[in-house]
Amino acid sequence: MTQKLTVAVLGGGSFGTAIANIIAENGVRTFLWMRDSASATETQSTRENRRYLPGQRLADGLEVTSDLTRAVSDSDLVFVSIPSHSFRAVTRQIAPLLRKEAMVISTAKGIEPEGFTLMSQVLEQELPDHAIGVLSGPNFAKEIVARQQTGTVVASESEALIQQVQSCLRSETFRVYANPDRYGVELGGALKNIYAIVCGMAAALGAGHNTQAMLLTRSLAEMGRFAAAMGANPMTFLGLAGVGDLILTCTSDLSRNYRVGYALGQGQPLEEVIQGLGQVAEGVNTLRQVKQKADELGVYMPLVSGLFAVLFEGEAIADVARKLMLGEQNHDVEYMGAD
Ligand SMILES: NC(=O)C1=CN([C@@H]2O[C@H](COP(=O)(O)OP(=O)(O)OC[C@H]3O[C@@H](n4cnc5c(N)ncnc54)[C@H](OP(=O)(O)O)[C@@H]3O)[C@@H](O)[C@H]2O)C=CC1
Ligand SMILES: O=C(CO)COP(=O)(O)O
Repeated sequence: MTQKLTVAVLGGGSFGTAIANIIAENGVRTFLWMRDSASATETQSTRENRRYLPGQRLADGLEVTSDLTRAVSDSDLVFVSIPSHSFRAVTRQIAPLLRKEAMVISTAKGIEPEGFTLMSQVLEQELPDHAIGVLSGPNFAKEIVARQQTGTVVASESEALIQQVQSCLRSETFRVYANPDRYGVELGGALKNIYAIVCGMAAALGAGHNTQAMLLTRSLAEMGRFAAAMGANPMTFLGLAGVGDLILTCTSDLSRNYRVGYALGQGQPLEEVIQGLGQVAEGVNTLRQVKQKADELGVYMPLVSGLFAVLFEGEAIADVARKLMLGEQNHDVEYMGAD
């Protein structure tokens, strides 16, 4: 634990709040930035993020503010916990406010459409003089604040960043592993959201354990093939930020992406499901980006193609399920488990 650090977490949604709370509980001076001043004032005074993490008392030392300059100008580490659709805009806002030595870490699990850009690549582009990293793993915010034992991964080329992140986050209930493969760790966190939608949909349709196991394994195989085609290390996908996060989000209705899939499987239209969620489910946009990239690269991704056909081309789930079982026989060689 480090007493001297100052840390800012940007984004007062469920994950930003959970991460900021761990760091503050560790005795580190911590700011949580929310864009909305009424929410920041309410959270600061009630010590509860009523919208995103109701019922959880936040650490006394956590300062919640809507003043971005106050949050970042003294901070050694800045975690950006903003969904991918607004991640670049917030990064641009902080660029002139950061200390020269500040290190910046993304916790977002999404992909920007322009150029298939992952969030730490956005950081690289917008903050070229700063060390950057990624935090990703099987990490439901609700369980983190409930002090369930949790493992995560920090990935960066900067050893100093890895050490600082580990020292401010690690606790009896939060273990932080290091991985030098930033791209692989980040890609795994983004891709698994697609498969959480697939698995939620299958669950709504009554999938049994055999089906769930097959879907999970086929998901991992697809992720590995895509990773290899993108130049990432498929072995990273066998760790917490790959298969770990895949298992978590594909098997639990705490996952927003899984819940989106479940509601779709019950026959609700996509727009209605997204509106009703009230929080971000990155998998829907990630699906668009990955489908396009897989087509460009010629990567065989039947689950991605099938989900895309259901969500955006009006194909019936039953027809897609049939194709998934009968299609493309010459791909039915086991590769990383199955395809
Ligand atoms: N929740 C989880 O368990 C985990 C989430 N993640 C990832 O973390 C990222 C954030 O997710 P999460 O916290 O769950 O999302 P939520 O939907 O819970 O919260 C999103 C937060 O981002 C804020 N926000 C949205 N747009 C802007 C903007 N333009 N400027 C400033 N703030 C903005 C929202 O503010 P407002 O309330 O004012 O709209 C809200 O505080 C996602 O990429 C997600 O995949 C990663 C691991 C676990
Ligand atoms: O990434 C997550 C847990 O690791 C959260 O998943 P959802 O965004 O689907 O809720």
